[in-house]
Amino acid sequence: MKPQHITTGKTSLWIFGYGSLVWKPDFKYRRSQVGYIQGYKRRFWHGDNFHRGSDVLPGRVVTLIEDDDASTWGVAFEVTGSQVEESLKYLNVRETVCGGYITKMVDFFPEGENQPPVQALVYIATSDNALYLGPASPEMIGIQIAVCRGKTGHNLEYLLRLAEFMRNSCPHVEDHHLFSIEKAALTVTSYLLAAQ
Ligand SMILES: N[C@@H](CCC(=O)N[C@@H](CS)C(=O)NCC(=O)O)C(=O)O
Repeated sequence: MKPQHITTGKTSLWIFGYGSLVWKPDFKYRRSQVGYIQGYKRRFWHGDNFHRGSDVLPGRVVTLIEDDDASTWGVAFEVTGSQVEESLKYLNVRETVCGGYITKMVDFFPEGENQPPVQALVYIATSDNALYLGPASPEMIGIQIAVCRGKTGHNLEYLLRLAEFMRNSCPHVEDHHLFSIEKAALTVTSYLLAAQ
């Protein structure tokens, strides 16, 4: 992927995470806030041949698919001062160069009563991306995640940590897509371990 150089010249910026960023931002930030964005659903439809997979066995990671009736919960991180350029430089490599994600500005709604939305940067992998894998059944996605690993670790860790975040921080959200894939991946993993 061609590096995407983003210079905002801003003194503060919100960055919305909905996948690995919710449990591993790995950049310095001033504060974080659980909340959601509207008009998108989170789907394990993006391939990953670097962090959680390889060219031979690409893993599956999440991206956002436009859907006017949907919302996606995650965490927004506020970066200020020098943290803005530092975080963007880091994420450009992690998300865009290694992951194929592009950036977009969206409204982020912090959880809680009457919280006004703030503009936030989000990384999205669109369907015209070379790594895009598209829809598959929870069982097929679960099998793929159960057997893939990449330079950053196992694809199963990526899935389980996201499911853990949603259970702990967004217990009111029923994410059928995420939890059905988690169930399938854990079932496959138990069979693989039993077969050893
Ligand atoms: N952009 C989403 C997804 C980010 C994501 O999962 N990106 C992958 C790149 S393919 C990543 O950073 N992986 C690091 C890891 O798996 O630990 C987010 O905001 O969390």
